[in-house]
Amino acid sequence: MNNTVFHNYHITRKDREKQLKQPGMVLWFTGLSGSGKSTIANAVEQDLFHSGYKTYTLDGDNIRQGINRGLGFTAEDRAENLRRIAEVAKLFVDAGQICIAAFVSPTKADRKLVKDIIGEDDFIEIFVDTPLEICEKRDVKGLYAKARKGEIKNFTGISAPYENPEHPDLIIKTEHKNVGQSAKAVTECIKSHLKSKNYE
Ligand SMILES: Nc1ncnc2c1ncn2[C@@H]1O[C@H](COP(=O)(O)OS(=O)(=O)O)[C@@H](OP(=O)(O)O)[C@H]1O
Ligand SMILES: Nc1ncnc2c1ncn2[C@@H]1O[C@H](COP(=O)(O)OP(=O)(O)O)[C@@H](O)[C@H]1O
Repeated sequence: MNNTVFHNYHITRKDREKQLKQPGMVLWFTGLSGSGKSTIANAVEQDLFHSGYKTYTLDGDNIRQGINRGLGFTAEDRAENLRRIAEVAKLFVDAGQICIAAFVSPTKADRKLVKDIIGEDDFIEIFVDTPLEICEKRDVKGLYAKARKGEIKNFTGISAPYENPEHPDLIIKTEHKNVGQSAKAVTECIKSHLKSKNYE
């Protein structure tokens, strides 16, 4: 018991969504480092923003230099990293925003925790399904080379697990699609979600 009381404010999520003409929701990108999460998230946000939607992107590297500075990559630290991010994303949903989140989120348990915090109705899971060999070949940040040399511990795909999502809302195979095609698949998925909520 921490002696806090939850306050209910007069302006509600529904009021904000009505004013913004959009439902709050989270687009959650999961996949290996270098799979294309940030690149696709960026392209999708540009599409949405220029179509008039109110968006905000939470990105792994940025969050880990700020609110989650001090957390590392053990299973426990990743779970705490993702728990805090999910709580932040939930605030964006309450604010009526389309929150885009791009995190490795490697295990089924991690993603279940995130989905449970945000709520199934407001959560779209996008699996950026790029094989390890391709991510390693891209090695955008040179991290795979370091992980192979043992210079980075607990590196996802090399010395820490990545469990494929079983029932994501969308799977993107980036070896068969370019960035524009990948972003278009996500935008179409969002449009059908908006339609199901009676927003067009
Ligand atoms: N050990 C290890 N494993 C995986 N990734 C590592 C690691 N160390 C540093 N990095 C860099 O941190 C980014 C992943 O952070 P996340 O917050 O998305 O990870 S997690 O969801 O908590 O697992 C990840 O960013 P992306 O490449 O954009 O995925 C890496 O750049
Ligand atoms: N279809 C695609 N979708 C996304 N990225 C792609 C695609 N094809 C090639 N790439 C390249 O793969 C790299 C992905 O890096 P990044 O987006 O930082 O991945 P992540 O955020 O998952 O670590 C970028 O250099 C990008 O240009």
